[in-house]
Amino acid sequence: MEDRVSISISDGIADVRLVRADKMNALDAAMFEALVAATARLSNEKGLRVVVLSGEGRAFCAGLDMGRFAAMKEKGGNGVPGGENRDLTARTHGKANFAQQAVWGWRQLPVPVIAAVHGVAFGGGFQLALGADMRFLSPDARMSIMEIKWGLVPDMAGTPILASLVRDDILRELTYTGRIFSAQEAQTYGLATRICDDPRATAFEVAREIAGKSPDAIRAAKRMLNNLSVDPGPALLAESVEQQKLIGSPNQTESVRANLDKRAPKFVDV
Ligand SMILES: CC(C)(COP(=O)([O-])OP(=O)(O)OC[C@H]1O[C@@H](n2cnc3c(N)ncnc32)[C@H](O)[C@@H]1OP(=O)(O)O)[C@@H](O)C(=O)NCCC(=O)NCCSC(=O)C[C@@H](O)C[N+](C)(C)C
Repeated sequence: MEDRVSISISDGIADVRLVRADKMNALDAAMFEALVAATARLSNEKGLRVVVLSGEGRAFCAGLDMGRFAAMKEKGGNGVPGGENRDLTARTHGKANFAQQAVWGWRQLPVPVIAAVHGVAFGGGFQLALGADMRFLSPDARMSIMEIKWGLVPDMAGTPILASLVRDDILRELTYTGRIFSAQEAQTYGLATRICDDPRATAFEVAREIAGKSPDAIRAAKRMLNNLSVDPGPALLAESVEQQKLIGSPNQTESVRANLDKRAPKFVDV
């Protein structure tokens, strides 16, 4: 399987890059596998101090691969509507399912993670950025928790993390509308740690600063800060359960068809 994530480590700083630039780093099966494998590798990396996570090409990550939506439109993997996506959400990985682990894995790393976000961070790509400890955004970055557009809910641990970062009404507005918002808005909402012309360069500056501090104190601080949040287990389970019900349902299928056919959806009442 082609590797979708590159990792190079120097002076205790891991430079982790999504390398599917031609598809704006969209999340296909190989990308999910590579993200989970990357967190597994880094969690055991001796001497690791900080991680910088970014995307090659024009974007951080454009979310779920459109090919998966096209499969949902037809019949999906295993002959079940949306089957391949259902598998992704159903596959367990400790407390998290496999899709969640691709995000939650970064939260669980023993060292801080800085996401350097440029271009778009949409849907699963936005949730991936939420997995980081900090988000440095380029001025032209655009974000959206876009799942509703496809008749879905966020199901990659984005809900509990977003809930810990933004006001409840903002969480709800963004989740219910899937509205695309700017870096400036992200900063107002508490989602952008910084806005900088070169987020990767700034991320590495801050990474070097952190890497210069006592490594055991940094790890202790991360453990301590992670413990501030309530047990995410119930929220992660709720994401999985709700998504399982939606995938392949008539209105979800209609959302996908309408989007791909570029027309307004016609929903049935529930
Ligand atoms: C990102 C974008 C705004 C960029 O527009 P652009 O005009 O600057 O560039 P483009 O020509 O549209 O894209 C450049 C290339 O990037 C590809 N690309 C862009 N987004 C892609 C995507 N999501 N999947 C596959 N390819 C994607 C395009 O097809 C194209 O490839 P091609 O040259 O071979 O045709 C536009 O492509 C776009 O809207 N893409 C779709 C975004 C989208 O809806 N993403 C899904 C979000 S919802 C989501 O992620 C659900 C997920 O959380 C659920 N689950 C956890 C179960 C997995």
